[in-house]
Amino acid sequence: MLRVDAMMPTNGFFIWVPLFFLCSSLLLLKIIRKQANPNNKLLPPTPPKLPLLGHLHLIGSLPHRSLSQLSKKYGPVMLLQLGSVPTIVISSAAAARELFKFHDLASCSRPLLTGNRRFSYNFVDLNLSPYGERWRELRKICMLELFNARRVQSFQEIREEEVGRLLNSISQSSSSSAPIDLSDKSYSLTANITSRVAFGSIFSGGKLDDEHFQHLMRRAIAATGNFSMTDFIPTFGWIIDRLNGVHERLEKSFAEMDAFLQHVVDDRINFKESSKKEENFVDVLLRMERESSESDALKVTQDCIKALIMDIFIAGVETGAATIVWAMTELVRNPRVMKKLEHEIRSYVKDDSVKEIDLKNLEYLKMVVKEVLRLHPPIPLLLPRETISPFKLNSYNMDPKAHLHVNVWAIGRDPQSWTDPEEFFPERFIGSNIDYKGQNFELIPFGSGRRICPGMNMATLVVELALANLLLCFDWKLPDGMKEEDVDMEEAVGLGAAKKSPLMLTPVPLRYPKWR
Ligand code: HEM
Repeated sequence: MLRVDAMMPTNGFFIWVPLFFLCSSLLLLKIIRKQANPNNKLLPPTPPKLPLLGHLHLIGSLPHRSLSQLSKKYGPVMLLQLGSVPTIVISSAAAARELFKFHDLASCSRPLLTGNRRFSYNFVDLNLSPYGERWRELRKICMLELFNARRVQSFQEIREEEVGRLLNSISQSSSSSAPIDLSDKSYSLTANITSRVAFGSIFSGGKLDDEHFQHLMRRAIAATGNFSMTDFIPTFGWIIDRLNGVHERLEKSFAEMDAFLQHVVDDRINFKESSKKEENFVDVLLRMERESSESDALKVTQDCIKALIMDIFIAGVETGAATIVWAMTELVRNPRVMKKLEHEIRSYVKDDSVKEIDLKNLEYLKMVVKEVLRLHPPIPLLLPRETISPFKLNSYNMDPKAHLHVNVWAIGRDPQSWTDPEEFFPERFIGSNIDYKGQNFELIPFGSGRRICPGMNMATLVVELALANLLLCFDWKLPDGMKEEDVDMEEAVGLGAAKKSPLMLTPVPLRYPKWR
């Protein structure tokens, strides 16, 4: 007969069986962890996260500011999980230096984001395309044909003429002694220069007016800057994008922009060869289209041309205008700097306007522009990168396919790199070699490495020329009753960090030259 107690486990059973399960579970956990994190990788510090959203809820409307706050707690190399996407954020000059000097190749691709796919015509452009043979070829050709020093130089007349038109229009408005919208004027200046450089005329022969064009561009920039949930929560993010209108706005804005760009390209194709003076960007691209063959590593198509024009507008118009506006904003808030800069320009330039050739002698102006780009980089997180292969940064392991942001806004205000970082003090650059050309990692508003902005020289020429002339030809006053400390410094939500409210200033004309 079986005894009941024989069916009962012994005391040893109660000890050994749970111990066995505990040990096997721990082992299993270790194996799973090891598979998810082979070699027991050391990952960067990361804040606590929510299921599904990860850290998406921590990103505010001005991501460079919320990420800067987070990096104060979690360090200069931080890992966030944005929905399903691992995202690395770099926030110090030292970490940026290590990234760009030693791991540029491993981290220089671009993520395939929904908005970017549309506006880059399925990634056939330069700005947004992933790294690879095609991007390398395109960048090489663009550097040779579009961004080289000789070609940038060849647009000098356009820049000087357009600055002249700006001065004229300010001069006309100044007769009423009412404040003018300098944000709007700056935007028109960079848009006009870019359109003349890109396709030879302002808004393609007047078929599209200034205001309409600005709206078109702003909608396109907003649509590409829009956060698409499809990219971060692929399972159902696309439903959210359809419900909240992101998808519809993107498609509508793309359709408008595509129609405009097609018109620009057709216009140039039909243009009489004999009436062309200097080749513009579109002419160069059309020539490249004619010369490239199916077997080339890079086949230039009309989509590619439209994508590149789009790049130049998205990358070049708002950024330059934002820099001019922030510079004038900081100058009116800092009368000491304004006076010193006026003195430099007015005592050097005896002519009725500043020409590009004068710029090399205006040293304080260059310091002011550096200081503006330090405090107000127009693309505060650079353009998003994607890692290609594994590497170690600050001894942390970086995985492929992670998104990567370099917070140049935070780096420009980091007390480890700058004394009194919040102060607008251009003299900090006296006797310093620090420049924004991608080798001094405390100041990288144009990025660094393989993806560094190819329009840097063009952009700084426009900004310096505009500022020098604005200060040579006018005194600038705040609207009646406004004090320096009342000037609004809020940033707009969007792709860049432009000034949110328009800069309203009263110009007092000093010279009445014969601007063209
Ligand atoms: C103040 C003005 C400007 C600023 C601050 C600026 C800044 C930048 C930044 C931060 C990037 C991304 C770099 C990276 O990913 O590491 C970039 C890329 C780019 N910029 Fe600019 N930019 C300016 C003006 C211009 C202008 C005027 C043009 C063209 C005429 C231009 C054309 C481009 C292009 C084509 C790229 C993409 C490069 C690539 O991915 O290979 N930019 N720019």
